[in-house]
This record gives sequence, C-alpha cells and structure tokens, in this order.
Amino acid sequence: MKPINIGVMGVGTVGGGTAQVLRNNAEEISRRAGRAIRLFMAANRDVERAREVCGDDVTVVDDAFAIVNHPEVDIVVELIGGDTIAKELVLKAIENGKHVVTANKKLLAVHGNEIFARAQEKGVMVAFEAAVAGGIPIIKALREGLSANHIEWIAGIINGTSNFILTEMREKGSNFADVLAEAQRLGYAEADPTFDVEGHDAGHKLTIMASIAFGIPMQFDKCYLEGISQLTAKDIKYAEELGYRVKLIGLTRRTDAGIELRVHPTLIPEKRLIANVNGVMNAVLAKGDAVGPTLYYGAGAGALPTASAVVADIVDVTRLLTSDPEHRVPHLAFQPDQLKDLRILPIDEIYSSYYLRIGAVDRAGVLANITSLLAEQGISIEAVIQKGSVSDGSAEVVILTHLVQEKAVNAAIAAIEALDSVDGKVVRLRMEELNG
Ligand SMILES: NC(=O)c1ccc[n+]([C@@H]2O[C@H](COP(=O)([O-])OP(=O)(O)OC[C@H]3O[C@@H](n4cnc5c(N)ncnc54)[C@H](O)[C@@H]3O)[C@@H](O)[C@H]2O)c1
Ligand SMILES: N[C@@H](CCO)C(=O)O
Ligand code: NA
Repeated sequence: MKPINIGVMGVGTVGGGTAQVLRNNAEEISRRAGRAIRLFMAANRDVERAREVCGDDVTVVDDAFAIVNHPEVDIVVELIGGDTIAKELVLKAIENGKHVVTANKKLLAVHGNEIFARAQEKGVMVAFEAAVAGGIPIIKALREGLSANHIEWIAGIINGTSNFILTEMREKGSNFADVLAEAQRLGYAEADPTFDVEGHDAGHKLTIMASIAFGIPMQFDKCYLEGISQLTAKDIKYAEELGYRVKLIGLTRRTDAGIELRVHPTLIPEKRLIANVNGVMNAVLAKGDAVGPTLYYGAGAGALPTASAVVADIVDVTRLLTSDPEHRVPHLAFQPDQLKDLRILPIDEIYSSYYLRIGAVDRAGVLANITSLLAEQGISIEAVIQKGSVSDGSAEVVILTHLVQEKAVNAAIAAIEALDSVDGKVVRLRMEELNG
C-alpha cells in the first residue's frame, strides 16, 4: 500500500521532535497505523536547519503553502504557531481536502468554531491532541473515554512554563526572570512568553477542554485570565504555612447559573495529588457524574512529549482515512448540530474561597474592623493569622474565607482598603478544594 505522506509546517521545537519520533519509531508506528507513514515534506523559515533535522530524503521548502497545495501530501501538520499565517494555511489545507494535525491551541481557541465548521463541510479531520497538556492524551480521554458522563468540572495545571517557574522558585528560591529564560531555552515557552506567564496559553487550552466537556462553542474571549507574574514569594510561603500550594490552575465548571471559565493562581490543599505536580509536568482533573474524579498526568511541553501527541494524531487520522466522515469522532465530542451556547459566567459571579493578605498599621481594633467589614458582605472566615509584629509596623493579617461570591469579596476588599488602619492593596488569591 502507498505510504501516507506527511507535510510538516514549522520545524522548530515540536516540528523537530515530530521528525525525530516519526523516524525513530517508524516501524512500530506503521504496524499500528496499518501502513507506512513517512515525512514527505517540511517547510521552515530556516531551510538549512530543517534539512539537518529532517534528513536528505525529505523535500524541504521555505513556503508552507507549497505543502498545503501539494497533491501528494495526505496529512498537513501545522507546527508554526500563532493565528495569522497558521490560520491561512490550515483553512487552505482544509479547502484542498487535506486532513490537518495541529498543536496550535491559540488558533483553535480563537478560530476553532470557523475551522471545525469548514472541516465538517469538507469531510476532513482536524486533530489537535498536542494542543492541550502536551503529551497527555487528554483530548482523547475527554472526548472518548468520558463520553458516558455528564462532566461537572475540569481543573488543570496546563501551562508547563508557569508550573516550571513556580516549582523552581519554590524549591530553589530562583528568580522569576532566570527560570523563565531557562524554560525558553528548554523549548517550553511560547514564542511570546507573556502568553505563558499571564495565563493566555492556559486559557486557550481550558477553552478547548470546556468546549469538549460541555458541548459548547469555543469562547476564549469570555475566559478570565490572571497569570503568575504578580505572585509574590511571600504569599507562596504563607500559603505553604497554612497547608496549601499555589498553582496556576485553569478551571471550568458547570453551575446552574452558567459555565465558569477561569485561569488564575490558586491555593490548593497540599495533600491533593495535583498540588504536587511539579516542573514542566501538567495534570488535569476531570470530574464526571458516573466515573467520579479522574486524573491525568504527564509532560505538558517539550519536543518529544508534544511530538508524541502529534504523531498519535497522525496515526489516528491514517486509520480513519477511508472512514465516512459521519462515523468519525466529532471534533468537539458532541455532534456539531448539538453544541449549546451556554452562558459563560463573568468572574464576579463565580463562587470561591479566598486568601486575603492585608497590611495593617499599629492601631487597636484593626482586626475587628476588618472582620466586621467581611461580615457585612456575608463572608465567613475559615482562619485568621497575624504575620509580623504590630509594634514594628510590619503586621499583616492573612484571612482564609469560606465559599463566597467574588463580587462580595471585592466589595469587602474595597471597604477594607479604605480603612485608615490598612496599608496599601489587599492581596487576594482564590482557593479551591479540588477534591471531586
Ligand atoms: N514547545 C512546546 O512544548 C509546545 C507544546 C505544545 C504545543 N506547542 C505549540 O506548537 C506550535 C509550535 O511551537 P514550537 O515551540 O515548536 O515553536 P518554534 O518557534 O520552536 O517553531 C516554530 C517554527 O516555525 C517556523 N516558521 C515560522 N513561520 C513560518 C512560516 N511562515 N513558514 C514556515 N515556517 C515558519 C519557525 O522558523 C520555527 O522553526 C505552537 O502552536 C505552540 O503553541 C508547543
Ligand atoms: N508554552 C506551553 C507549551 C505547551 O503547550 C507550555 O509551557 O505549557
Ligand atoms: Na494532549
């Protein structure tokens, strides 16, 4: 049987890893796929570099449109990134009737509704396992493994770069900028690493998972994003003293009022498995009504782990090439005409527990004032500790609240900050039990 011809667009970290995995495991891969899969063409800005990586038997070009327009390319693999040229290439490939594999979460979170609609019209597959949680087969798990369930919520550590930074800062006391540079050197970070540290990348991945879990269109523009760049070592330390780890969590949850879709630093009880996921490792907790909580763990970034997911998609697409489009797993798990436009909740409507750190000046009755302002908003307190000493003016009060709506906490914070006896801004971090 004729081999399947792969055209890889973008031979950087993931493209290079993909070439390597296709080459190293060629025999096993074709035994699984039922026919030989070969890297036929590659496009890269740096053609020489791509030639070194791909070998002499691969046609290397600098214009990726040569791949999407090539009659002998069966599967187009988009590993360029971003949503400009990558979008044009993917849409052109679909128009040309080619199947697409991509690792590009931004492209799908922002333009996925359009891309999947076009793919549906053309009867082609767009596979994207590498786009979420790198090498962890989370798309397959959510889309197929949990298809019996009413999925209640998903919470994940889904940005390897941020988790690597938080881990190195915590374990080695390293400096934020140094660890970020190391994550870039290791190929974990996005082309613009603010996407990693400000929560955008996690938001892209969360948007995709929410869509698959709940049968809703992609709505990245409604995802709440807060990254780790403003986190202080002090709050990480205080959280630890209270028995919590701080992680950048992407959380999506069904409620009667709508869908929560939010990314932010989060205090998690240290005894949870997910609180102990460190370095570039990712983990996703998914709670289904029938199965209960399930946990998926593995490398969230890096050349070979991500290539593992890219090549698995290539195998899947190869196996399904001759199947009728209506017999394939729907792109977003639900049949395309069954997606529901459920409301995404604005952040001030979500319910959470909170960690508050308040700088207090040396004055009697400060704590009483603070707790009465919290009580006025109906906020009950789980724990209060005082850090530092009032006499040297460095006192801080750390309060953990019970579950409350975010708008009530914000109102209480505004009132607390207005007190004469309170210094500066109140630090507010969300807390989640994540115990299923
Ligand atoms: N690095 C990871 O660990 C990882 C993990 C999962 C998903 N991803 C995603 O995979 C994609 C690629 O990421 P990466 O880390 O490999 O990026 P990268 O910057 O290492 O590689 C991108 C490659 O594309 C090439 N390129 C750029 N514009 C091009 C064009 N117009 N034509 C041809 N080639 C072009 C660049 O020269 C570069 O070699 C992104 O969407 C990223 O979000 C990356
Ligand atoms: N920059 C991403 C790559 C994997 O999607 C991360 O750090 O998780
Ligand atoms: Na994955």
